[in-house]
Amino acid sequence: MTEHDALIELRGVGKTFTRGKSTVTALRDIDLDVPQGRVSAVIGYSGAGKSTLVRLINGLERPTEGSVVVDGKDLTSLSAKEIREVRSRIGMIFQQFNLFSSRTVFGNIAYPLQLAGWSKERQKARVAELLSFVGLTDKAWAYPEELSGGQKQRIGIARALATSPPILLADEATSALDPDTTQDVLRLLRRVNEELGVTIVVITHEMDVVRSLADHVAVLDGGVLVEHGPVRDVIAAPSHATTRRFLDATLRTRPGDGELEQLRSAYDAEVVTVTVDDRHTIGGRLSDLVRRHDVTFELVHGGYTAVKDDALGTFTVLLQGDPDAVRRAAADLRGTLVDGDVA
Ligand SMILES: Nc1ncnc2c1ncn2[C@@H]1O[C@H](COP(=O)(O)OP(=O)(O)OP(=O)(O)O)[C@@H](O)[C@H]1O
Repeated sequence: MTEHDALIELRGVGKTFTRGKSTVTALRDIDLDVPQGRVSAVIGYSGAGKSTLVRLINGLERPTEGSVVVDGKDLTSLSAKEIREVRSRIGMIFQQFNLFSSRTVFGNIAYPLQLAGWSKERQKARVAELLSFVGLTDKAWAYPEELSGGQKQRIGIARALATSPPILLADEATSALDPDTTQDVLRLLRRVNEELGVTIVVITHEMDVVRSLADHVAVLDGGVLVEHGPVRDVIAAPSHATTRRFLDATLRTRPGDGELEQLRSAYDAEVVTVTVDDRHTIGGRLSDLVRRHDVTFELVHGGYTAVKDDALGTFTVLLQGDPDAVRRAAADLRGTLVDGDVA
């Protein structure tokens, strides 16, 4: 990726909070590019530093070290007024929706337009357009308390997009929603990205959100970016224990360490986990392997997982036979299947 592709760039970013004699390092030496026009996710457990990262990106906090560049502007060198200007180019949505309870849906969505000095006529037309986009035209005169969680988040999205910001920052935007409603909101966010070309940054602790929506993912752990890359690659071959924990908690296509141990001790066999993409079928590959190396196999764990528009299969097989043949077969599996990985 060239520098011009990144709409948000973090370089060597650190953030330390000091109160009296105690200091807490919330983020350490973060390098991160958010590519324009894509969906990037930052995933981490509680305390990993996600909220701090959000506050640095939207200019509410300054980093202790490094630089945060948004839309070509280095926030660390801007005045408060200039930071407000950059912030107006970032729409925000939140876990608790943050709608004004005393305003109608129309009033909520129109609010940023009022602040920006739009005429009443233009406000009306823009709100109508946004309500149609999020599928809630009939709720214009409802108050937030009359809406479901999913409807509130749709209104939150409409309000965040009112002034057409090029960036949308979603901070745990589906964490308060049930699984079906979460999927509805994720589908809407996909349309925001694909139809409106808005660059989206999703902050989450849910791998399913990453899997359904994001193109790129960065994993934060204890304030450190421990892994990042295309979602597909990270899911196919996670390199950090924290990433594997996230994946194991949701996917179940990869045996856990305990299960692997059990398999190894129960069978006198090589245990191999491979990842295949949807253009390949595991069956054909394994039949071919068995023929070529004179080994037998047993499929003991795995399945396919949807990753945005794609699917990844992760399968664990036991290979049995002459030890040399098994070794060669295992090496072959790694060589021929996509992102093959010998467990
Ligand atoms: N203003 C602050 N003053 C002191 N410490 C802070 C401050 N803000 C965050 N921290 C500390 O920085 C670390 C990261 O916190 P942060 O809120 O960014 O994590 P998080 O990943 O968003 O967690 P959660 O998912 O629970 O909100 C924590 O140890 C937290 O206590």
